[in-house]
Amino acid sequence: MALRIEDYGLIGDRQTTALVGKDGSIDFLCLPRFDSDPCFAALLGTSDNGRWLIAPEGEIIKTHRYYREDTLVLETEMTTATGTIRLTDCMVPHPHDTTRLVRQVTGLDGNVDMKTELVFRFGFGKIVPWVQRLPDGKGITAVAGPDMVVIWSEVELEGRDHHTAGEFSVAAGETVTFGLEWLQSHRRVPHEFDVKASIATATEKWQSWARRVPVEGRWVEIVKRSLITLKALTHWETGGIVAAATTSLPEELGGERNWDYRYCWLRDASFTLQAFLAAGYREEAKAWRLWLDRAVAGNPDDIQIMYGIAGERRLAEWTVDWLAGYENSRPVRVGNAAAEQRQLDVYGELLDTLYQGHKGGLKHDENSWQVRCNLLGNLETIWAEPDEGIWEVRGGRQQFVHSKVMAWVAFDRAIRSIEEFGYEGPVECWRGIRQQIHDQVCAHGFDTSMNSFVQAYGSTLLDASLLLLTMVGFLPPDDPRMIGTVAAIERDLLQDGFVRRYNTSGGNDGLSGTEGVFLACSFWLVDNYTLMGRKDDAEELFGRLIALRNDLGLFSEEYDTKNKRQIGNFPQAFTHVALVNAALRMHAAEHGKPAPL
Ligand SMILES: OC[C@H]1O[C@H](O[C@H]2O[C@H](CO)[C@@H](O)[C@H](O)[C@H]2O)[C@H](O)[C@@H](O)[C@@H]1O
Repeated sequence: MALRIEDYGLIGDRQTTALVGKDGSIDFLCLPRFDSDPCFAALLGTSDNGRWLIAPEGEIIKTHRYYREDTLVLETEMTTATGTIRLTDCMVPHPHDTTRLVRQVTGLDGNVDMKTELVFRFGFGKIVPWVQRLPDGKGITAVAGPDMVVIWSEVELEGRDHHTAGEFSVAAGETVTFGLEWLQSHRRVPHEFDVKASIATATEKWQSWARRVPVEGRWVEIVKRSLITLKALTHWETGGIVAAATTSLPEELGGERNWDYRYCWLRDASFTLQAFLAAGYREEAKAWRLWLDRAVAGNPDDIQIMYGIAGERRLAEWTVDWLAGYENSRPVRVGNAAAEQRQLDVYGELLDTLYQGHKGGLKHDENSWQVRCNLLGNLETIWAEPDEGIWEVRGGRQQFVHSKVMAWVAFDRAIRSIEEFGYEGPVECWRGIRQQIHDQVCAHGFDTSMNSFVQAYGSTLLDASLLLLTMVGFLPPDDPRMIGTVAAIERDLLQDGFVRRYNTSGGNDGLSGTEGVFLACSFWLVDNYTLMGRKDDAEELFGRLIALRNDLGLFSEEYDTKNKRQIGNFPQAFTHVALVNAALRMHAAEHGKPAPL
């Protein structure tokens, strides 16, 4: 059985990622890209669906893990009755057309008997590959269909009943290394690469990026870890940003709310960019702007809310029926039907991010402005229609308040771009629409008896996305309607002190079961407290939230307050973005500086 979600650590090369368990098992690894089929899928089934274990033979009495400072190089120290070893895991950024993962065992104390077990199952835990020993006996190749994985091992490996295993022992001061390389199966088996040099390269590359972080303040280490995690989810070659490293980690243990997040949502990517910009990083924004121009090219009516990593449009959803699912949470989904949805908010998130990018120093780009004008031309014709909204409900379209507000944001940022940066466009027309949307939302999206904005026009349900209204400047934080909305959310959407997205028992999301508290929304409440001058409340909630991170500083999407564990895809960009923004906003408020962005 897979471990608790928080017991995994992330490694990656910015083409793909792997999840390494506290027990030394890599239980999820997609090759060669974030959204490829995994060759290790034990996370979503059993160890027979593929994994790579390196662990002591005897009982582990203590485990301590950490990232090498300012890197994504994971160190796991395991102590047994006979000694302590350190397992170093990382992936090596940027070798062309290949993916490399390295594992090194170092003896720290005593002498520890160790074992390794490799179970390759390509095609999402199903296909048993053809495994052969390398001619020099120093490793193996595993081949199935288009994929080849080569393992170089200082330990002798042998085939045993559809898996590969080896035993060894490590004394203090000794090291034993393993290297994995993926390549296309028609290619020649490559030469062995240097594992130790690879670890040094990965360390150096991550440090040189992370040490440029210009952020400061009390939460700098926490913010840095989140930024490194976001960077790991950013594809180095295309600039695309995936929402999370996994598919189908459940929003309810044993439930059906399991989705594939290994794609680029315009919303999530925009939020991620805002965090990078707020923290002072610009090159990611530049790369993503180019990604966006390519992805949305064509008829503006055909814009999708999400794309594949390189801008692919077809993300058809299917279920992997041979996988049992994480703790029996079925189905395991690949692809995402949300790609077909209408979500009006993405126009606002895009226009806002590009406006903030310009303010933050990104140079004028005529093509990018033309793309924005085309998108607004489309939004003019559809903003008044219902949509599936930020939460991608599957129970039918509604007149969501948040969606309308974000349509307002789209026109507002375009108008400001003309006013502040000298772009050209139909500004009078856009001013008229901006006012029309504002009036409509205030008239139909606010319930006077509840003294609160509501989820959708005419509804009496609440929604945590309403917390974004002040953050995007729709109304000031001291507006009585916003104070009333925050009070209503505190009253109705708090569960054990954290924020739920909406009330799932309202039954209009088209799904059965329920879900955990939504971590990003909880950080948005911190933001609202900060904006409203409720400094103590902000710090108190922020403190409780960061206590939910795992020992490596990683967050999934949601938290199950009853079982006290992380749930949902992991690690998730949305949550880490919200953490970064909340910390930077609190820091700015504390020092009397304007809020970042
Ligand atoms: O809740 C139902 C929907 O859940 C997923 O969407 C959520 O994740 C997205 C990626 O982080 C985020 O952009 C969205 O706001 C969230 O609601 C899932 O991807 C959808 O298919 C599903 O309908």
